[in-house]
Amino acid sequence: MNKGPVDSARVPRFAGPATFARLPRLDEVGRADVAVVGVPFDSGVSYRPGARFGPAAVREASRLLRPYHPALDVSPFERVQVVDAGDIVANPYHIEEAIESVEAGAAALDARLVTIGGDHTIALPLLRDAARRHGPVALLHFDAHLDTWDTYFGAEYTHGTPFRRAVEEGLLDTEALSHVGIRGPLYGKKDLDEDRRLGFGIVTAADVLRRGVDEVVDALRQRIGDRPLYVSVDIDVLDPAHAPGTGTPEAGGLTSRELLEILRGLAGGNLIGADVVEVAPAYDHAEITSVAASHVAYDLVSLLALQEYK
Ligand SMILES: N=C(N)NCCCC(=O)O
Ligand SMILES: [Zn+2]
Ligand SMILES: [Zn+2]
Repeated sequence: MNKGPVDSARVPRFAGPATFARLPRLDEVGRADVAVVGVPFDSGVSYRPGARFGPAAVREASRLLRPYHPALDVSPFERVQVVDAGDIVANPYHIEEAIESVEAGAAALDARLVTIGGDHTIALPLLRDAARRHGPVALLHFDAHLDTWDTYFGAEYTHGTPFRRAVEEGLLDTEALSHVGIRGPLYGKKDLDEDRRLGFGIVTAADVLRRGVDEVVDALRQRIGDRPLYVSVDIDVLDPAHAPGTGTPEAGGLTSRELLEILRGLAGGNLIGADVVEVAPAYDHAEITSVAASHVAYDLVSLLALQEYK
């Protein structure tokens, strides 16, 4: 029997410690099929800081999640052992060392991971861990931004550059790379040329509006096939109306409904890990952003729970 969350009929959801979805901690159960882990790190940001407080805010906002997912018809916490594995500690004064710590922290967890950031820098070490376990992975990247830029102020490891580094390091299957939700001004047309050269296909925020969720899901599923898939969700893929609490907001984004529906369209695929990053609670209002991020994480956990575990 898997140990599930604290029963909200016995202990009110606003009481007690805020683990993700009120799940047990890893040290309380000793094993996990799926682990939610935080990475409170934001030293890679180019604009507003504050995503270091993302994991705590998302856990707090996750108190209201319930154990049955009707759209996916799964009770994820019954089907597999899901735990909160706490936070990976990363040096806020040394980005390269922090990246090493995140990779080592992920490697030490014997489970499929849904990681809560933290800024987008952390996707690089998480993809290193994913590729070590599975070989080069397909990537589905939800974001307003490409995050395939080369350097900022000469720095190679930032929240705007993780996916270029990941391609350079051979972590990704370059036949199956997609960005979804891209919008907003770029530095120049060459940003798009270089992104394409790395192997990415783009579904813009406007494409989601014009083509609709079902057509977008079909196209993504075709590109991904049955490859091992890593999903990286930058919460700024959502419109600032749906996610004000983030560091580099861009107008004209997805609704939380669109994002959740696209994620649900991935059921039956071969998801191997995921992250939800860039929640910066200081700019949030009424937990709008952290509630959205907690639901995204819940859907990712549910997708992982739907898969087979030996
Ligand atoms: N990964 C996020 N959220 N943002 C990247 C923005 C990079 C820039 O300031 O141009
Ligand atoms: Zn972004
Ligand atoms: Zn990003």
